[in-house]
Amino acid sequence: MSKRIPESELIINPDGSIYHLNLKPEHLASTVIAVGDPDRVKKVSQYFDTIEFTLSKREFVTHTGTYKGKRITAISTGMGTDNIEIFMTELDALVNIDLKTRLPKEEHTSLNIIRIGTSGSMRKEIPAGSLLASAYGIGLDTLMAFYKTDYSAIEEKIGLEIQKNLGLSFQPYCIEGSKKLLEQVGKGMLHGNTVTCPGFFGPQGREVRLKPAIPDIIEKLGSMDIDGFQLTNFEMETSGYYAMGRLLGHEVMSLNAIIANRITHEFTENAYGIVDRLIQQTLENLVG
Ligand SMILES: O=P(O)(O)O[C@H]1O[C@H](CO)[C@@H](O)[C@H]1O
Ligand SMILES: O=c1cc[nH]c(=O)[nH]1
Repeated sequence: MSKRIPESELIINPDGSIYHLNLKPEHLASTVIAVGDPDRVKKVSQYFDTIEFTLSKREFVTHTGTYKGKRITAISTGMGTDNIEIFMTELDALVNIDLKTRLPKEEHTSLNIIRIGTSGSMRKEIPAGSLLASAYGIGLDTLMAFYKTDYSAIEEKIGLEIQKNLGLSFQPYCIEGSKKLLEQVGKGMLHGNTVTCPGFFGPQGREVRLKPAIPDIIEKLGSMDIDGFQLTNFEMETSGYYAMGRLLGHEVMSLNAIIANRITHEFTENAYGIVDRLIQQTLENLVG
């Protein structure tokens, strides 16, 4: 028998919606496009044929509608894997927990969740303007110290090698994304392996006024080759998505609009145009 989840653990608002996202199950499509920037939600939904629902709470802005007849929800998450932990848990609860009885449902529903985000390349041959789908996410954050999961032998090896190379006191985690979505929504894009950082500046080797503790992190990560496995780009959410997706049983894919090249020090003047290209290609790949 499943255990009833207490009020303090899964918080439901007085109107029956889930605590942070403010959504009810009927507001959510089974295909979700997740973006970091709340302003980017309307840049996705501008291509919808119809919009049936919009809502905004904190950094979570939601638009649900259809694209060429396919029902899709676009939601913003804000930045960082701590937000992704909340986002994925509440999204999952909307489909896999009966919010009235507070009991897990007998039948599991698996969502397709696709991140559309910006990212910086750590390889010369991946210039700004590239669209990149993440085969694996490597977490330099500590989210997975608080959840238990099984890692494949290659995931375990990559985490250990990165720990050794960077001299970290903890082991980064490495998780594969959805193979199915990599082929479907990552069609026509570069495939890479994405390093998720707990910050934009120091953790990605940027020096403004503070000197990063690992000043050569780009060179160290960019030169790694673990049995042919190479790291390609930096951002701040992918590993959290992949880890929570594996634990909760959802198909998850992170798609990256490369807006900076950290080797050539190039930053695109047209970040919006690159993100727009990624949005349009993703929508087409979803219905194609
Ligand atoms: O463009 P978004 O989706 O926010 O993604 C990237 O941009 C933010 C940093 O500027 C981080 O969230 C990073 O992951
Ligand atoms: O360099 C970059 C660009 C976008 N987002 C990041 O996290 N890093």
